[in-house]
Amino acid sequence: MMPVEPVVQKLTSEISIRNLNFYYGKAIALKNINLEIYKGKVTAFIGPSGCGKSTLLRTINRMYDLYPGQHADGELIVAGKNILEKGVDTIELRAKVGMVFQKPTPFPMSIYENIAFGVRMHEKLTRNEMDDRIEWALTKAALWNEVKDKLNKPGTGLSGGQQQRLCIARGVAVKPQVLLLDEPTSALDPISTMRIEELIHELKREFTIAIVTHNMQQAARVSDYTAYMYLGELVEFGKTDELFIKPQDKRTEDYITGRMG
Ligand SMILES: Nc1ncnc2c1ncn2[C@@H]1O[C@H](COP(=O)(O)OP(=O)(O)OP(=O)(O)O)[C@@H](O)[C@H]1O
Repeated sequence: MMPVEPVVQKLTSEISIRNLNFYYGKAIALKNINLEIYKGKVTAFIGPSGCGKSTLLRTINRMYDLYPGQHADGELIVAGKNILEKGVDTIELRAKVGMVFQKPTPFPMSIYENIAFGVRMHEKLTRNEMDDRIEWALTKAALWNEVKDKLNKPGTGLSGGQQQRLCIARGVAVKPQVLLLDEPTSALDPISTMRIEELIHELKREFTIAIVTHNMQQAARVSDYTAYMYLGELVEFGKTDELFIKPQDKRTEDYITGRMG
């Protein structure tokens, strides 16, 4: 019998973060972060409150640009370009790097329009093409069956879990490369949380995902790689199963064993 070659999976970087610092005015919130976010993988960011998880996620699609006094330096390479540089088209960047927030935030418009709105900003589709895109996005977000007969009803009339899946549908509808999820289940009940976690498993077939979570079990369940942050620093980064079973840094060990945090 021929020996079976082990399958070696080659990791490709979707985002490279190099010497990244972030400031709220004069206060430094991220200190010299260096990290690769791998294509087609789920990367979880964990750490005690205030350690900089959300700040890091908001830096990746330059969400902080909307707030005066906040700035970043270093390199954040997306598709070969340092997106921290001046002159970057942030609308185009946010189509490539979509974001879903902790609290479901549907727009005050119909379910259909919630998704069509963002697509129209980037593409000119015919009505039929748009209908197909809406169905595709809602199917990806595991919501199509529940809403297909009420696409003209307001998005705000859905349950919290459905609203969050609508926000995920809105995010995937523009076909991003990366989806940033900032504590996407912290406002949801356990069943909706489970559905979103299942969805993350499905979505990573097509998208690279970065998720901030307070819930270590969730990080362990959904992610391939985990980054542990503390006081604005990246303390440890590695494969999720290895980091949880055999953390290299005492601070990571203290956090995941509940001695800190
Ligand atoms: N708008 C802001 N202005 C000034 N400082 C801020 C602002 N937002 C966050 N910070 C500070 O930056 C640091 C990192 O905050 P960040 O929200 O990124 O942490 P986090 O790890 O996501 O916390 P949590 O788990 O509580 O959401 C904290 O010290 C916080 O107080």
